[in-house]
Parts: sequence; C-alpha cells; structure tokens
Amino acid sequence: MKYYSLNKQSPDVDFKEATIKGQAPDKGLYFPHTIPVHEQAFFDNIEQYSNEEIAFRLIQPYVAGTIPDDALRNIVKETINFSIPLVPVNEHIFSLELFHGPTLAFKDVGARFMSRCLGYFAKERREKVVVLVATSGDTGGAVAHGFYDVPGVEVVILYPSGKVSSVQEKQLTTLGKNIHALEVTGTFDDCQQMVKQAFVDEELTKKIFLTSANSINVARWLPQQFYYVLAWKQWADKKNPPVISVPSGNFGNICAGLLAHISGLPVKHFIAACNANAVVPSFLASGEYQPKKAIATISNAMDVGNPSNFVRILELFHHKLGDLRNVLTGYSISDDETRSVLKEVYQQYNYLPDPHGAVGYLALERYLRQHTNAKGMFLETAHPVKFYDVVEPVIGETVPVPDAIKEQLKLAKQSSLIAPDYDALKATLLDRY
Ligand SMILES: N[C@@H](CCOP(=O)(O)O)C(=O)O
Repeated sequence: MKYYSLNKQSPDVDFKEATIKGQAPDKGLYFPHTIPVHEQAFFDNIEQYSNEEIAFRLIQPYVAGTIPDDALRNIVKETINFSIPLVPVNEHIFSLELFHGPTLAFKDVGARFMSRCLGYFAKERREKVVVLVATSGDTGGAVAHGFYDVPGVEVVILYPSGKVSSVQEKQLTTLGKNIHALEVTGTFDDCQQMVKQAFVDEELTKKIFLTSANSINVARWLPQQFYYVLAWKQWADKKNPPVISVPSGNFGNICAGLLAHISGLPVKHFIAACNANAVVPSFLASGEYQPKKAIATISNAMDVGNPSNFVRILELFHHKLGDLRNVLTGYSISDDETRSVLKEVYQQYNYLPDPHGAVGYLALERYLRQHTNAKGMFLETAHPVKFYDVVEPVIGETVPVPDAIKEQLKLAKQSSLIAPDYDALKATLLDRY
C-alpha cells in the first residue's frame, strides 16, 4: 500500500515511512492510494471471526510489506486486549463503550497500535524519536500511557491550559520518565498548529527526529476502524444496519468509520455529533468550510475549531458534497442540552453517559425522530469519571473512580507553561533534545 500527501507536493511513501514521518513534508496528511473492499461474506458472517482476526483483516492491507503478518497479529492482539461492548440504552439506542482501555477513552486503540508499530520500526533505527502530540484532553493521556517507558522514544504533549478536565490533566502530566507535558496558554488549535509547524521546520527536523501521535498519523487513524466492525459483530438486527452517531472534534474517529463503510461495513447513516464547535455541521448545511477559533465547552475533547481530518473526509468522497450528505448528517448540541440529556438518560434508562456520549446520544435521537424505522448507536468515547466535575453536579451523585486510575489521580502534575507561539515550542525542543 502506498500513501500520497493530500497536498500532492510530496513523494508517495509506504506505511512505515508514513508512520515515522507523521505528516508529509508539504504539510499534507497521508492518504491511502486504494481503499480495500472486503468480501460481502466477511461482513455477513462476522460473528464467526475473533476480534483479533477482524482487526488483523482490516489493517493488514494498509500495513502489508512493512510489518510481517505474525508481528502484526501480535500488535493487533495487544492493541485490543480489553472489551468493547455494545450496550442497550433503550429500545432504539445502543452505546458502543470505548472506555474499557487503560486511559478510559477510545484513543487507547489508536495510541496502543501506533506505539507498537513505531516500537517495531524504531528497532531498526539508532536515533531517538520525539513524538509530538496536541491534545484537547483524551489523546494526551492515551499517548502518554501507550508510549510510557518505550526505549528510544520521547513524548512531548501540548495541551491547552485550563481547558482539559482535571482527570485528563493528571493522565497526561503525571507519568514522568519519557513523557513531558507543555501547558499552552491558548486553545487546542494553537497546540495543533504549533505541532504541525514543527514537522516542516527544516532546522528543527535536521536536529531532532520528530513524528506525530495525533490522528494525522495514519498509524493512529487507521486502527480506529476496528471498533466499528466489532460493533457490527454485536449488532443483532443485521437486516437493519445501524445509524452511527460519533462525537466529533478532530474528525479522525468518524473518518475511520466512513473508511470502514467504504470498505464494505453496513451502516445506514453516520452522524457527526458536535458541541458548539460546529464547523463541519455548518459546512454540511451551507457548503462553506469556515474554520473558527475553538469555543470552550463541557465536552472539551471536541473543542476543535479546524478539524485536521476534514480534508480526509472530503477525499473519501472525492470532494462531492452531495455524496457526502447522503451518508453524513451533522448536529450541534449546546452545553445546556448536553447537561439535560445526560440527566434524562441517567434517570430514565439508568445509563450514565459522559458529556461527549451525551452529545452523541442527543444527535442520534434527533435523527431517529425523523427516521422512525431506524435504530442506532452512539460512540461512548470516554468514561464519565473523566468529567466527574461536570457529571456529578448534573446527576447529584458521585461517580465511582475505577481502580485503573485511582493511584494516578494522587500524583502531582508536572508540566511547563508555554505561550501559544511556535518559537517558544522550538526553543523548548532544541533546549531539551
Ligand atoms: N479530541 C482529541 C483532539 C486530538 O485528536 P486526534 O484524534 O487527532 O489526536 C483529544 O482528545 O486530544
């Protein structure tokens, strides 16, 4: 499989080089030359396959030739060694729980896969790799955990000061060793911009071997297809495929779902469930793409004003807005609506979503009101405890803290404050590495 840059000014690369580079030299995102289409029988008989076999079959065509199949099987097995259950909330709506991994968020799948691929490729290199990553909350913790203590790898996480939850901040600032956090006095988009600029700074990249662990990196983005197909395995009504509502910020997750759909996965419709940061729903309505400064909300991991993966979504649909609209509808949900649906779902169905899941639930409910024969699922992208400061006042109860993170919450934060300014990042990196 070859990958091309969406800016079309850089040479094609294979999976190994795309993973190591993170982003193409012309600042474009890498995109696969062909999208594999799986046989109908694979999806028709999906219950027959183990989770590992499903994940392996999905990812193998993208990796082929760069990691041998036996090593890849091992990577896949370690990546999804936790449950990904589809849980009924009511008669029409199911929750795909993606928070049973070590950092309680869907990002664990991509981060674990990428860290293992990079570990595999790094064995062949002597140089230290510096992984740069921007986070609005969940990516940072998952990448910190996935790359913790990996030999030859240093991780630098940029996060917007005061704009991630207290649990997320602990997850990305307390591990120490090879994990370093930079607290940026700006927005997630500032962090993302600084990171992207670093990759094209020749002076810096001559001295430091940099890569990205955001979904701009194909090794972070592509494995996110796994759980869409694992959801299909658990979907009972195979004659009536699900509507899938995806809480969306940087749009890597929904873009992976759309990719799986183009590869043959039965899905009735996709919903981009956004908070007040509604650049993509506005685009779907008007045809105009207008990036905006990110607005802070209670579903903070989706506080993105210029989603990186929007260009990949356009490419998937050959830039044909009509085709995209046939598959994807966008909704924007306010913080007040999020609080009230969170409470309602908890009281009425005894199911506690996190604020991102609540946005996904309400967007799905709105769509199903117009499409009465359909049923659907929302992606429950993170455990509600990660947002206990929002959730507890809404439901008037304490959210029990899972054992997986109890000890980490007692550790002290270690971070360096920096301005939302590329020169500040460059100076920090040159000084440290
Ligand atoms: N929602 C993200 C923002 C970065 O997204 P990514 O998938 O490109 O890493 C976060 O939680 O940090």
